[in-house]
Amino acid sequence: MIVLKLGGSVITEKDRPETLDGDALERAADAIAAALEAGLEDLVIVHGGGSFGHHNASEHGVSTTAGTHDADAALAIHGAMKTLNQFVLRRLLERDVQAVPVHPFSAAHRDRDGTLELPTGQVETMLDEGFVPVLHGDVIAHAGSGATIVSGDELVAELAADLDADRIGLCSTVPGVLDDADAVIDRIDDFDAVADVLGASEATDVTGGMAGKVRTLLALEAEASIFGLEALAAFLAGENPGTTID
Ligand SMILES: Nc1ncnc2c1ncn2[C@@H]1O[C@H](COP(=O)(O)OP(=O)(O)OP(=O)(O)O)[C@@H](O)[C@H]1O
Ligand SMILES: C=C(C)CCOP(=O)(O)O
Repeated sequence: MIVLKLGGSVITEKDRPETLDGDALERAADAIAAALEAGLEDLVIVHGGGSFGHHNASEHGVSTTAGTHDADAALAIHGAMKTLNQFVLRRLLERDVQAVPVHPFSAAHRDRDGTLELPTGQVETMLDEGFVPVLHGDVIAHAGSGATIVSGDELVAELAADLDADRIGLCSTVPGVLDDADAVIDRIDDFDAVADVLGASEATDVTGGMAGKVRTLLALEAEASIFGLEALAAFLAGENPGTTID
């Protein structure tokens, strides 16, 4: 089973609020449809926010730890993410990918200590029935804090652990994690060894950019790859492009 994240920075123009990168999304959908056509089974897709969600979250002062009790704020963030989710589903459905949505706001929550609780029975059943579940970063209820953001990266980690994923892929706007000379780092197995080169996102981002990604992936059992859109087809075909995190 593969858990694939389509980074918001890939499928949107991250520095222009609520602007899709239609060409990039089409290329990603082409690669996914081709891989399924070629025999790939059991694919779970998660997408990030990019210019949808992060701007709304930032405007309302909401992050993974700072919450809101204002339903209008929560719905502005959730609404933006659902709009992006509709674009992603549409592009996949147009290519006969049996994509169906899972909206974390209605499914997941955080405990008082911030731990993410995400039931996955619906995702498993969707997979068993031949669907391709498509989740997304979202706003979720958080005990004691109202509602906070859950990043696509956190959902990937939770799904991969719960569903015992064989492979994890994060398709981002960079060809991998870059070192201080902008060369792709082949393998990362220790956060401290690369902490100096790991930054936040260049655009508005409330969930931690590359540093957050690497930290989350290092905590997982399965190996994960971070790569660019040009390498998505290769990843889905079984290669390990970009940076491997284990
Ligand atoms: N060492 C690094 N190597 C590569 N990218 C880095 C590094 N440090 C910081 N970054 C930034 O991290 C960004 C990728 O993280 P970001 O969270 O924006 O990706 P994403 O998951 O594709 O998008 P989203 O969070 O919207 O879903 C890159 O675009 C770059 O600006
Ligand atoms: C900001 C929101 C709502 C989603 C964040 O998900 P990410 O882009 O995967 O970090």
